[in-house]
Amino acid sequence: MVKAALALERKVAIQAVLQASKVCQSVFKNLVSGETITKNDKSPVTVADFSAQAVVNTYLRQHFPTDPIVGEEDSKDLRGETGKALREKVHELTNGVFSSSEQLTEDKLLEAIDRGNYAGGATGRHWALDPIDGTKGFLRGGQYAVCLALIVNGEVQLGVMGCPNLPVDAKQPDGPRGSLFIAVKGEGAFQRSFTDSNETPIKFSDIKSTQEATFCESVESGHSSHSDSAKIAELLGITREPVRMDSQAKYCSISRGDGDIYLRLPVSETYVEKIWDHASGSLLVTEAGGAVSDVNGNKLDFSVGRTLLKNKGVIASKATIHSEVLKAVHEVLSKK
Ligand SMILES: Nc1ncnc2c1ncn2[C@@H]1O[C@H](COP(=O)(O)O)[C@@H](OP(=O)(O)O)[C@H]1O
Ligand SMILES: [Mg+2]
Ligand SMILES: [Mg+2]
Ligand SMILES: [Mg+2]
Repeated sequence: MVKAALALERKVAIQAVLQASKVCQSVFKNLVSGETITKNDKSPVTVADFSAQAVVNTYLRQHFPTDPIVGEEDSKDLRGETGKALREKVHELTNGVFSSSEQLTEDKLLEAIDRGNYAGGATGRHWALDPIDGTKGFLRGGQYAVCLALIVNGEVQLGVMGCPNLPVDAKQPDGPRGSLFIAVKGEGAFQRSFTDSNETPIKFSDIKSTQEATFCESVESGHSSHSDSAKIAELLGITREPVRMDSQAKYCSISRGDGDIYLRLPVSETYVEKIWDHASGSLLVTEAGGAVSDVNGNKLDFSVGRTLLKNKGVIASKATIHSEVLKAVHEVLSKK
């Protein structure tokens, strides 16, 4: 039998994402004011973002001590007197996950979070971590995802995403929640629930034309233009209402056939997408029979650092309709 690629990495990533997801779930139940702060770019960050990053980074260090990590958060706001209250809360939450022999001191906690400070790049391997993607979704009780990817020589090789609020079966929206998605390059895309380790292969829906398609897009119109997507829908003959949700749960949804097309249409000239917002999701899509590019049809380039500096926006869809979707995107965006 051929040995599965990255078997240990896959196992550790699943364990890390599941534990971090559980921290997020317990924080949500008990979230009180003062546990959310606003970053310089006005985006929110909560005690759960910091704890989830500390948990994942600690698991990664235990198993792959020399692997660098590109993580969204850093410990700046947890340091000193001003960070004391937040730091103590994050410390308590993080240690709640670990056994008595694994307990972190406050210094080790800050160090664990800051292991996410790697600059990224084109050579060797590194992890990309978004401890909570869709922090706004998390705060509003909507969709969010713990997203972890392994990038080797600039190519995403493994992606694991935990979506605590995503129904295990989209046809039963009130049924059990907590869906975990896993993709290894060349080995397909899989889903399992948080509680049962059996994995089911997933793939895009079998729509034959764009008219049958459903869009999946950000809730935040400041992250992706809703008005441009409506024009693109019209060109493609799409009549179904777009499904809006926060986070990379969008990549997960289309990969299992709940929707068909994820558009991220730039709103600002200056915003540059971050690798942790797309690494795991884009691999899941390609492994499930989809295609991913930026709005100009270029491959997402994960080899240029912490951001997708060479790309603009994201278009993900079933592979068979991708060129048609791109054509409509081009038609709408070129008129602007
Ligand atoms: N102007 C902008 N355009 C596109 N994405 C943006 C943005 N400002 C912030 N984001 C990113 O959008 C992510 C959420 O995406 P979505 O809208 O699909 O839920 C945020 O991730 P975090 O929540 O991890 O900070 C953040 O990185
Ligand atoms: Mg953020
Ligand atoms: Mg994010
Ligand atoms: Mg985040």
